[in-house]
Amino acid sequence: MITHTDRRVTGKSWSSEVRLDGKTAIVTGANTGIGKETARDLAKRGARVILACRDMEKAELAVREIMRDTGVADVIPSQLDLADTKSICEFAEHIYNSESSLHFLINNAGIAFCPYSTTADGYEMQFGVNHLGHFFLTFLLLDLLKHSAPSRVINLSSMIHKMGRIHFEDMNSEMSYHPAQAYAQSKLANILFTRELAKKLEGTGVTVYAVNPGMVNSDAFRHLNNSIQTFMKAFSFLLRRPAEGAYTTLYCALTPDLKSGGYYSNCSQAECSRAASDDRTARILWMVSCQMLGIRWR
Ligand SMILES: NC(=O)c1ccc[n+]([C@@H]2O[C@H](COP(=O)([O-])OP(=O)(O)OC[C@H]3O[C@@H](n4cnc5c(N)ncnc54)[C@H](O)[C@@H]3O)[C@@H](O)[C@H]2O)c1
Repeated sequence: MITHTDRRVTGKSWSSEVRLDGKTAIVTGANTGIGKETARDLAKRGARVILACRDMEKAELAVREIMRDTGVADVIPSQLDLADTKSICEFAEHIYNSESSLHFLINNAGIAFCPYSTTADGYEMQFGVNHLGHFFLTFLLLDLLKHSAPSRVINLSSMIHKMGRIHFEDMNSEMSYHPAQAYAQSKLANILFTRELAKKLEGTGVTVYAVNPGMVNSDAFRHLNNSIQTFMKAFSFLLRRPAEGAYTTLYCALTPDLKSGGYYSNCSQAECSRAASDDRTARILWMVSCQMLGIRWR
């Protein structure tokens, strides 16, 4: 049995004896932070875990660390740059060629608060990686997820989504850009995507969850200015460790009969903002995302 106790933040603990022998999981951005801890836990439970990472050297280091720690051999590094649709296509093709099933797609990778830049396809970086990259990856892997049902898609969001608005009039932030607003927009998009995808997948056996991991001491804040970083270091004892940050993701992966389409925080269903519960915005975002990527997904 693996017990997780989040004494520092909520005092809550939960445990799960679920074994994942014979199951396959993909965790994006799994070379560090919350993703690495999620991958480690899934591997301990016997899953075959694919670490989908931008930097293969870092992915291989993480794989070696997890194999040393867990004693399991079925942990695989694979190249994926979510800021490049060509790389996403190549990754998906590689998965279809090498895997016969996929039970968990954990859309964990993220970039936060960075200065303005664009992806290889010209999308604003935070929206492009955090939302569009994962949207496209899920689109490409959906047949395999359906074929492997019951299966789950988990999208890492954040409580910062509450500050977010989808700027349909300026999807690439060309008219104005603020790093925190762009991050909040991308994390709001993660919840709206979860909502709409869950509806479209009703009855298929593929369920979908959005997760707020809490405030976690990871590399996520590296683009913040020096004084905010110094402040955060001084108060880092208040932040969750990455392993604690993985609890709600694991809760959504392992809890039987969990309601699809919801937003989860502190290992339970939580309330998201009004903007994140707006079905019309979710539908429009879906159409706009398809248009931007040049795909048909109904
Ligand atoms: N740390 C927090 O307090 C916090 C709070 C709320 C939500 N989150 C979310 O949790 C998730 C994990 O964050 P973390 O705290 O572990 O951060 P982290 O920076 O430690 O890890 C992020 C991972 O994403 C990867 N990544 C970034 N751009 C990528 C790209 N173009 N292609 C592929 N991979 C890419 C990074 O290489 C890294 O492995 C993110 O989605 C983040 O938005 C984090």
